[in-house]
Amino acid sequence: MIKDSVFKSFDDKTALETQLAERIANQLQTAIDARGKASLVVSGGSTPVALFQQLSKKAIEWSEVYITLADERWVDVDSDDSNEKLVKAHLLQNRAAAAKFRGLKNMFASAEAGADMTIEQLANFPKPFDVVVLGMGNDGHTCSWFPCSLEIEQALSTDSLCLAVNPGNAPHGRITISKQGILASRQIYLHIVGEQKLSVYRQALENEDEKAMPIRAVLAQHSTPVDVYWSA
Ligand SMILES: O=C1O[C@H](COP(=O)(O)O)[C@@H](O)[C@H](O)[C@H]1O
Repeated sequence: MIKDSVFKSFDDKTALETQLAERIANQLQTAIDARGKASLVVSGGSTPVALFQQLSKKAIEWSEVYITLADERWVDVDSDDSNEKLVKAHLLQNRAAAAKFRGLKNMFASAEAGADMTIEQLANFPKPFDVVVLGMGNDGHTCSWFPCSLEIEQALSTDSLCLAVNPGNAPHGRITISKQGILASRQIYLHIVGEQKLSVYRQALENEDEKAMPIRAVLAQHSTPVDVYWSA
């Protein structure tokens, strides 16, 4: 049984987003006050859009915040499937437009070819990451740790910060931060919405096979605090 993560439940998603945006902003500013800069790792997908919009308006020293992605599809950064495009449209706006953003996609033709450069491009990020916001798919993946991919074991065991992943049942090659990279953080949030994701989350608590339910790699560890924010 997993007992360490905190589970916060909200009746509506706007209330969740308001509270989570406030907490993230406070943690980023606290990191800046303590160390002069802060780092934020965010996920793509549909769930975090309104959270990004709220966060972008917070009055913190955004020019000292380094932002990157937990994972990315290896598509052009102006593609509608690009997580970078999503972050630029919804987070790097308002006050947060002053943040230092570095995406995971680069000019190489594939994630396999570009992974080393992505790792180099993140070398100057403040680490441990101050705040990581994860999403979760209905198959139990987080980041791009897809249970259906040949690389799932590597994603959960490599010492490298990033690796290429090819999901069998989702479009596009991906690049993702590894389990070790994500756990090297001061605070992780899992942001999930809806009954189906609640059910997947509960399955992950019960299913001890991390490769079958990769979000468990985050939930069943004791080194990094994880707060789960769920709303109906
Ligand atoms: O493919 C992805 O999916 C997950 C979950 O997305 P959502 O649309 O269900 O919120 C996301 O966390 C991940 O970053 C993204 O690449």
